[in-house]
Amino acid sequence: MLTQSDGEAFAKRIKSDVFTLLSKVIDPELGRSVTDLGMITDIEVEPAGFASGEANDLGKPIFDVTVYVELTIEGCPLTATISERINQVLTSYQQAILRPRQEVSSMSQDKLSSLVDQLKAERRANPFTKASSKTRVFAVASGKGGVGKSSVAANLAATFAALGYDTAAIDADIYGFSLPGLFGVHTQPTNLNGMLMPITAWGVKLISIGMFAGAERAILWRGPRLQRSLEQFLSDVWWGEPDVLILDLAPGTGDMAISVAQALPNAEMVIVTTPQPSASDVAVRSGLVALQVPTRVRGVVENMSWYDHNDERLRIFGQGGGQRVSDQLSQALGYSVPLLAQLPLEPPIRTIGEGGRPAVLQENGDLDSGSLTQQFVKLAHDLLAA
Ligand SMILES: Nc1ncnc2c1ncn2[C@@H]1O[C@H](COP(=O)(O)OP(=O)(O)OP(=O)(O)O)[C@@H](O)[C@H]1O
Repeated sequence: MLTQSDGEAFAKRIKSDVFTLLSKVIDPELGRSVTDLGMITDIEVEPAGFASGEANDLGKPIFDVTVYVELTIEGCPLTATISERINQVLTSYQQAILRPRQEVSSMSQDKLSSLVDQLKAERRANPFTKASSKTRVFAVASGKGGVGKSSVAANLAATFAALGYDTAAIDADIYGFSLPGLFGVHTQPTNLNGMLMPITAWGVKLISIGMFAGAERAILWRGPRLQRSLEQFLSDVWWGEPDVLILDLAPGTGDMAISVAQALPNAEMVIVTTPQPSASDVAVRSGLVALQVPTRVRGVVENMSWYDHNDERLRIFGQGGGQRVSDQLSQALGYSVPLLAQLPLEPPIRTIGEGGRPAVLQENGDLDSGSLTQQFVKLAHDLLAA
C-alpha cells in the first residue's frame, strides 16, 4: 500500500515520465514532438486506488492522468490521430495503470504566430537549395501531354514512399494538375498562419494547386504564375526534410523546366515518352533544356510500350521512341541518358489511378507484387543509385 506522501511522490514522478513519453509523440503534420511544439500545457496526475482486475495488473496503483493539449488550429483534421497517440503512450506505462483523459483546446493567435515564426526561422526560404539538403529531387517531364507523365510521377512517388523513403511530391502542372485525383485527395491543405501543410496520401506528402479553392487558389495564380507558384510551393509549404521530392512538371519544352532548375539546382530530370515519333521528338526537346540550365537528365521512361493481349505483344504506338530519346539526349548532352524503363499499356494504371490510388499499391497501401510494380521498384532504385 502507498502512503499519501508516497502516492504524491509517485504522481510527481509519473507527471515527469509522461512528459518525457509525450516528447516522442510526433505531430503528423509538423513532424515535431507535441512537447517541442508547446502543445502540452499541463499534466495532472491524481491517485485513484489500486487495480484488482487483470492478474498481471493486480496491486498496481491507478492514476487518473489529464493531459491539457493545445492544438495549432481548431478542428485540426489530425486531432484524432494526435489524441490516439497520446492515449497509447499513457496506457503503455508500465509502473502504474494510467487512466488517460484529455482536455483539448486551441492555441491563442499570439502563441500560434510565434510558433510559426520560430518554425519558419529554422529553415531557409526554399529548404531544397541548402548545400546540406539530403533530398533527391526528380522532375518528371514530357514534351507532349497525355503520354502518362503524371501517372509515372504518381506511381514513382508511391513506390518510394512504400519502400520506406520519406517522400514528397509537387504537382507543378498548375494548369493541368492531376496529382490530387491520382492520390484521391479531396481536402484542402491546412493553412497555419501562412504556412501550408502538405496532405499525406498513400504515404506521400503532396501539394497541388488543385487542392485549393477560392481566394487561396487566386493567390497562388497571381504574378508570373508558373515561377511563383512553384516558389510558393517550395517555400511556404512545411516539407520537413524528405528523402525524395518528385515534381510532376507541365508538358512542354521550356519555361517550367527552367524555373525548376533555377529553384531546385539539384533537380534531376526524368523524361517520359511514348514509343511513337510524335511524342519522342518533342520529348528530346524537353530534355535539351539541360543545355541551357545546369540540370542533369537522369534517364528516359517509355510508357505505353506495348499491350499484352492473348499471349500477343501488340505495339500499339509503334516502337523505339524511348531508345531514340535516350540516344539523342546522350549524344547532345555528352553523357549517358539511359532508357530506364519500358512500361506496358495496362488498363489498371488508368482505372485504379482514376479511383484515387497509384496502381503500384494494393488497397492496404503495400506494394503490389505484379511486374509493373517491380519495374517501378527497379526504377526507384536505379534513380537513387547514381
Ligand atoms: N501505361 C498506361 N497504361 C494505361 N493507361 C495509362 C498508362 N499511362 C497513362 N495512362 C492513362 O493515360 C491518360 C494520360 O495519362 P497522364 O495523365 O498520366 O498523362 P500526362 O502525360 O501526365 O498528361 P498531361 O500532361 O496532359 O496531364 C490517363 O488516363 C492515364 O490513366
